[in-house]
Amino acid sequence: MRIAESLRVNAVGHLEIGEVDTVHLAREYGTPLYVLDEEVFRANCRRYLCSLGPGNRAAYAGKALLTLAICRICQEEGLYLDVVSAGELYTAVKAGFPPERLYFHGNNKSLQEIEMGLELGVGRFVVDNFYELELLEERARALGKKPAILLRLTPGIEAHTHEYIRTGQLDSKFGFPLATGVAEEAVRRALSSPHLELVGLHCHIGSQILRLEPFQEAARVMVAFAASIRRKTGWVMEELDLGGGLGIRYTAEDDPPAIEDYVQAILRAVEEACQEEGLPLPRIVVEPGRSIVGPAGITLYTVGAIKEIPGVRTYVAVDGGMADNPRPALYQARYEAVLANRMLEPPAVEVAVAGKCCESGDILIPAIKLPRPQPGDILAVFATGAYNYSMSMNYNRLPRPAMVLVRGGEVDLIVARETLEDLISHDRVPERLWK
Ligand SMILES: Cc1ncc(COP(=O)(O)O)c(C=O)c1O
Ligand SMILES: N[C@@H](CCCC[NH3+])C(=O)O
Repeated sequence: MRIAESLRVNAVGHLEIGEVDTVHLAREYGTPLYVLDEEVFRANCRRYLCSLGPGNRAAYAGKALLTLAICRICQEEGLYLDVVSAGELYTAVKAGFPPERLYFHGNNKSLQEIEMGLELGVGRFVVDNFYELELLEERARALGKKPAILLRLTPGIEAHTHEYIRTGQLDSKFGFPLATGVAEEAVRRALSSPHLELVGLHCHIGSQILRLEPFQEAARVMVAFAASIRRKTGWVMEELDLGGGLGIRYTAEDDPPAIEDYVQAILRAVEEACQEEGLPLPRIVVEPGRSIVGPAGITLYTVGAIKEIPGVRTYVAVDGGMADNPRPALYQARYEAVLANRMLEPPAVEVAVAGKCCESGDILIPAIKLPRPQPGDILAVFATGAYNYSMSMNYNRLPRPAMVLVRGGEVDLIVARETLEDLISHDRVPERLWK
């Protein structure tokens, strides 16, 4: 039985991903365990590249999930990479990712990060504010470099998504606002610098967006702005980076546009707007994170304590929770799950899946129908590839889970499970406290 792109149920009623039995994975690698389907990840990269066509670019947004192995796959697939910190930059470079294919983001890059980017020769600095513009210009001058930059603008688009992951509206910590004339001032400042090369403009309106209109609207607003700048200064936008944000299906109710439809929609919107404005067509860049890696991942947990409160609710606790997936606690994000070892049994009870952190809000799934869970069952939560491992934490001193990559029946460990020793490895005890 096939239940999704890469998920199947095998003859013994176990969930398989990438032709690997998840119950065997749980036994061999322990739980919680992040499992990533390499074929799904690669297929999504290719869908972007094929629909964008030659000349345009897809820069995978590393904040969704970045490890050395992920960088290697992105490079093999011909993607660019969007990084937002020294840590992500370091990961990419350590994986051998070509620095000239990096887009360096961040709304408060430190001096050290700016120097690191300049010294490594990142392909693009995506400059977020005047403070950064000045810092970058000064360091570029001092180091004798002339970095290529994009300016991140906030186009004033209200995307229909959770307010914590909305970024395109005027009231945002990111970018130069278009509405107030600040964006034009930023362009003028960048153009007047002999140490910076202004290549283009960037915007990112938010994440987990399930409709095409906000993206098309953003494209139109950006092109109109570029056209007005051209009329005033003669500068021609060579590159237009429209960020990421395409949503994915977390539950049966989500109905995201296909990658191909999303790309076509923005290409067409840019083309039409450029034609109207008499502007040459820029190179288009997109920065998808979630829509590449989200659907490729699942998380396996082991069921432990079960608490039935008659007439109220049954809590089924698993051996992970908000420490490995903070999204439900942060954004009321919803997920679907199955008992991976009992796939042939029909749902029998409605339960709440609770995590093991000392927080009442540590509920992974508030209500889900499952076969009556037993301690030792393996719970598989779907669509956890994006913003799970990358946002995981050590609250309650829980070690971060391991991650495996599966493909055609093969399994590779790509992130080792943290150990208890890892947890104390950065602690230091002043001599006097041992006495
Ligand atoms: C600048 C920028 N680019 C790309 C992304 C990736 O977004 P998503 O994972 O929704 O595609 C983000 C995160 O929302 C972002 O802030
Ligand atoms: N972390 C968010 C997405 C934010 C993207 C960063 N701009 C999420 O899990 O949905």
